[in-house]
Amino acid sequence: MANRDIRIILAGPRGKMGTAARDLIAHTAHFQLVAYLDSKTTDETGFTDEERPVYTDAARCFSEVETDVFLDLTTPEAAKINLETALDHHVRPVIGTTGFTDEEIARLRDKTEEKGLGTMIVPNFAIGAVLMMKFSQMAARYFDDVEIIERHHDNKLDAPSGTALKTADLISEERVAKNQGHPNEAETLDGARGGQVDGMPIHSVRLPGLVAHQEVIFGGSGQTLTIRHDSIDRGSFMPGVKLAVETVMSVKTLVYGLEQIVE
Ligand SMILES: NC(=O)C1=CN([C@@H]2O[C@H](COP(=O)(O)OP(=O)(O)OC[C@H]3O[C@@H](n4cnc5c(N)ncnc54)[C@H](OP(=O)(O)O)[C@@H]3O)[C@@H](O)[C@H]2O)C=CC1
Ligand SMILES: O=C(O)C1=N[C@H](C(=O)O)C[C@H](O)C1
Repeated sequence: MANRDIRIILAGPRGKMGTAARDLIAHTAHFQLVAYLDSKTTDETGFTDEERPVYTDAARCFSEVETDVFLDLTTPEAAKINLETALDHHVRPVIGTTGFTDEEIARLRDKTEEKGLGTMIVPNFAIGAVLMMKFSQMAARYFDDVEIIERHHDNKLDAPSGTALKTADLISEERVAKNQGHPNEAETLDGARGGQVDGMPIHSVRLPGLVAHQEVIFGGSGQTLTIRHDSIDRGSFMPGVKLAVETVMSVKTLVYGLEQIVE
């Protein structure tokens, strides 16, 4: 396999991530883009590529085009359908799209193993974000009190971000579940204390001008520790996309998060 190109079908080619991924694939010698999956026809969007077909039907796309990997950078709703359709057609999915619940991931893990293929679901492809999550998990051994503040551009569909949920999951592996704050604390404005994962609050900020940012703030007696990551350009995600596409070729399980493979 190492001696031939990895063939890729890309979903979401007109999007912000899809545009960056097309550039990555074009500049990676052993990657070959074979087709696109889009939400609308070429007539509706004007998006064309003389060399590759654009499909709007996932099942038809996977039936007609031979491929190794399916790379999804779309919307939570679309990605869930596309991922299952890819597995049903024996194609390895790499999913950058966020918005999957723990229950969905557990079910997809079973389906991946049943099919004997690899699947990568990667809430954040940026190496800095992966390190932020790992460092946060390490800090959680020493601090029980933690809040996550994630900030994104205002076109984002899901809240909280996939990265915030993944960070909370990793922290929960180290931290005993605890309802933080004062026991008699009351919200006079719904949502003021954010959403909760195992009693740990997550706050989502959406503003134009932002790209993708997260702070994990730990508090202890007389001290706080802040671990922060900023993606200021979508180029930050592309080395991780490349790594995920390469890795999915050799795994036979569902890998949830790049921290599983970045040592
Ligand atoms: N894992 C990571 O590191 C990162 C993940 N993301 C995630 O990636 C996803 C895409 O983000 P971004 O590029 O910013 O979003 P955009 O809105 O810029 O792009 C999404 C694209 O997907 C298209 N689309 C919608 N439905 C379908 C469908 N059924 N089939 C094919 N294409 C479809 C949209 O087309 P139209 O709007 O015309 O319907 C649009 O062109 C999001 O879930 C985001 O959270 C983002 C950055 C990093
Ligand atoms: O929608 C985005 O932009 C991003 N989504 C991912 C997430 O939900 O964590 C990754 C990154 O934060 C950018």
